[in-house]
Amino acid sequence: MISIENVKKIFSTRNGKVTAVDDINLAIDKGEIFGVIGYSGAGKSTLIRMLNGLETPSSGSVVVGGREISKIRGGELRQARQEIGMIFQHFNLLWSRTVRENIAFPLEISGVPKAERLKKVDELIKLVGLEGREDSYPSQLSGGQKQRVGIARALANDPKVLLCDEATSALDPQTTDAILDLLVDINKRLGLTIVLITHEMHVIRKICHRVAVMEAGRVVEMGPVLNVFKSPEQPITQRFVQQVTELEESKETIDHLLEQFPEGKVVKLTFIGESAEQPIITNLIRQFNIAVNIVQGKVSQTQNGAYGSLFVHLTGDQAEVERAVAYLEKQEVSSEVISHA
Ligand SMILES: Nc1ncnc2c1ncn2[C@@H]1O[C@H](COP(=O)(O)OP(=O)(O)OP(=O)(O)O)[C@@H](O)[C@H]1O
Repeated sequence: MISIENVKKIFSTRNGKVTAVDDINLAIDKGEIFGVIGYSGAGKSTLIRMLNGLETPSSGSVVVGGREISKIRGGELRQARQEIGMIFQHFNLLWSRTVRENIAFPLEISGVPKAERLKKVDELIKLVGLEGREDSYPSQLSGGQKQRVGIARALANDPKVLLCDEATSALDPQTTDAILDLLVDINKRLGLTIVLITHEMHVIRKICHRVAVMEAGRVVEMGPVLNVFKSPEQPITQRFVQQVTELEESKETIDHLLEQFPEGKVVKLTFIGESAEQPIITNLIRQFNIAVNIVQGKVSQTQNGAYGSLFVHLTGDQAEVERAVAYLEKQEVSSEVISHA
């Protein structure tokens, strides 16, 4: 659906040249939710803006839905843009227009007759869950509702691709989750390809199928989200992954666990993908004459499966505990005894 080949973007500024995007190659499939993560200044906005022709690459090519966006201009570009919707961090709504009028705006621009426009707007209002707020003005809406208007407006011309520029960065965590659920729903229902940029790994974890990590204009790591969580290679990726996996695993916490549970063994189990669905704890309790106590843990879902870790405390006859540990080591989870040799 999207192909980015050898793309560079160099800005000339008063202080010299700035390479915002530095030789990027990406292929994004139809129906995929593709995330680009990076810190401020990494080049994410410049990259996403090249996908709908808001910026032109200094070199390389950008093809979306068979059209070379980087080469077309004027009417052809306007037509191509109808197939590429975009939502923004600060919503970019028209403040003097109601919800209904905001959503109708792109339809007016593309000359859709009034009756058809009204019908389409009603469908979109239902799709994004804004029934009852049709006649409100943006200033009367919560942040989440404003973004729902942004999404409905972006979908008005039935685009094939939706670009999301930090679309949840201005929202609280709960509203963020609701908007992300809406994006997944739209992706599934309409088969829409979604490209999003963010600096929050939580967003990537929750909805993306694949992720590219950007640093200084380059993609330094890329892959299915679960694989990147499982084995982040670059230091920057490891930092992003820690944003969401960090289970108070500092030395102090582990020392505290050891102090708290001087008997038996504390084992850390790491679950990735299908292993997270195995009934390991049940088997442990059924097969061994030991007590199993879950001390702490966190298992999260991604679009490609679950991952997470669990600390369990095993007590009982020493030989039986040893047998249970040996059993755990044979399972498809990684297990690590963290206490009492
Ligand atoms: N129009 C412009 N003129 C000059 N330099 C620019 C322009 N747009 C972006 N840059 C520079 O390009 C680099 C990448 O910026 P970009 O906005 O793409 O990064 P980003 O990862 O999206 O960060 P942020 O989240 O802060 O927007 C930065 O050094 C920025 O200053």
